Amino acid sequence: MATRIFIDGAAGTTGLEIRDRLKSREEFELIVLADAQRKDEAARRDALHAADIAILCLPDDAARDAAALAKGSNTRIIDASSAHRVADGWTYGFPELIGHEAIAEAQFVSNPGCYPTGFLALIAPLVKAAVLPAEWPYTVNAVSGYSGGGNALIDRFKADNSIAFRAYGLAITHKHLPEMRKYAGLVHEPVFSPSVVPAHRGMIVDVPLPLSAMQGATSAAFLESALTGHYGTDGVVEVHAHSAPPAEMLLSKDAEPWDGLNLHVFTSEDGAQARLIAQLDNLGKGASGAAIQNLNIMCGLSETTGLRL
Ligand SMILES: NC(=O)C1=CN([C@@H]2O[C@H](COP(=O)(O)OP(=O)(O)OC[C@H]3O[C@@H](n4cnc5c(N)ncnc54)[C@H](OP(=O)(O)O)[C@@H]3O)[C@@H](O)[C@H]2O)C=CC1
Ligand SMILES: CC(=O)N[C@@H](CCC(=O)OP(=O)(O)O)C(=O)O
Repeated sequence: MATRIFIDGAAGTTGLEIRDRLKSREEFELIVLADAQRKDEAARRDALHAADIAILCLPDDAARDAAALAKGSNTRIIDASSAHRVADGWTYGFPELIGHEAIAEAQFVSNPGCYPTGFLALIAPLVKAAVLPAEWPYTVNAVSGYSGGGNALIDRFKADNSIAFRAYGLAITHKHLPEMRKYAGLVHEPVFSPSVVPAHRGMIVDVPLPLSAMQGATSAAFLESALTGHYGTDGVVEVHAHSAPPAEMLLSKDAEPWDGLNLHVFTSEDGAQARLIAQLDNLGKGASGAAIQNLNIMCGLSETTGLRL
């Protein structure tokens, strides 16, 4: 029998991509609300209770409401929002860091944020292996395509082509900081500089490391081997070392959807400094691809079925 899936928020940026990708999967039967009902509480409650698995592609408050509406059912939930990422009772849906079994058995799975996906993939295994110190105040410089801000930011960038670069998070706060600290096992939240460029999708997350000044950091040579040792030939995450680094890394304005995650290790010749850089699709491994990977794992399917790698 097909697994019944309800995507709450199926008309949004993330929800639409997931719906399009599940439509052709015969393991799944989609419960779809008519447009007039998609914000109707009673209709959503019925759909949440009728589903085997609900995927929440909603703003945080609406995701909390959806989780409350699902109470009393056995429905398993994958939440794409940041409402439950550090909440008790929720499993952080990052299989490469948390382990596949925890997700396979979980009732409530919270998808990682797009920026934290890049940051945590780079830093969490290195801190866990004591290659990098937990006490260091890390910095994260990141750039995202405008689809990262959902329909509102897509509309804004489409309406105003004068924007060349948008720095934000200038109050030195961001909803992704708690999950970055928690799942990297850090003492301090990182200093985070997010930004947006006029590209639809794509993301670069850059973590500079002044290794020679970092008490407790081991040699630059261990960065790549520790990451490779952690991910192996994972299939989704690929580690790239560069003895001769490329001159540049580019985001394309009209990149194809992609569910992979590439990690790059760049070190200075004397080993005193390094930059760890993650490249991903904010709507792929950063959102819909991660939701589908978690859905596959929760259903006992191959985790990469239906992923665009
Ligand atoms: N875009 C991205 O790259 C990523 C997004 N996420 C997260 O995924 C979630 C969805 O984001 P995204 O798809 O970008 O956002 P969008 O704004 O594009 O979509 C959100 C959808 O939710 C609908 N909605 C809002 N309130 C309710 C409600 N009470 N009941 C039912 N539907 C509602 C909206 O409808 P309407 O427009 O009519 O209000 C809209 O269709 C967010 O929490 C976001 O943080 C996570 C990782 C990456
Ligand atoms: C460009 C942009 O605005 N990005 C969003 C993050 C998008 C996202 O990933 O939302 P989650 O928190 O659910 O992961 C932001 O910085 O708030």
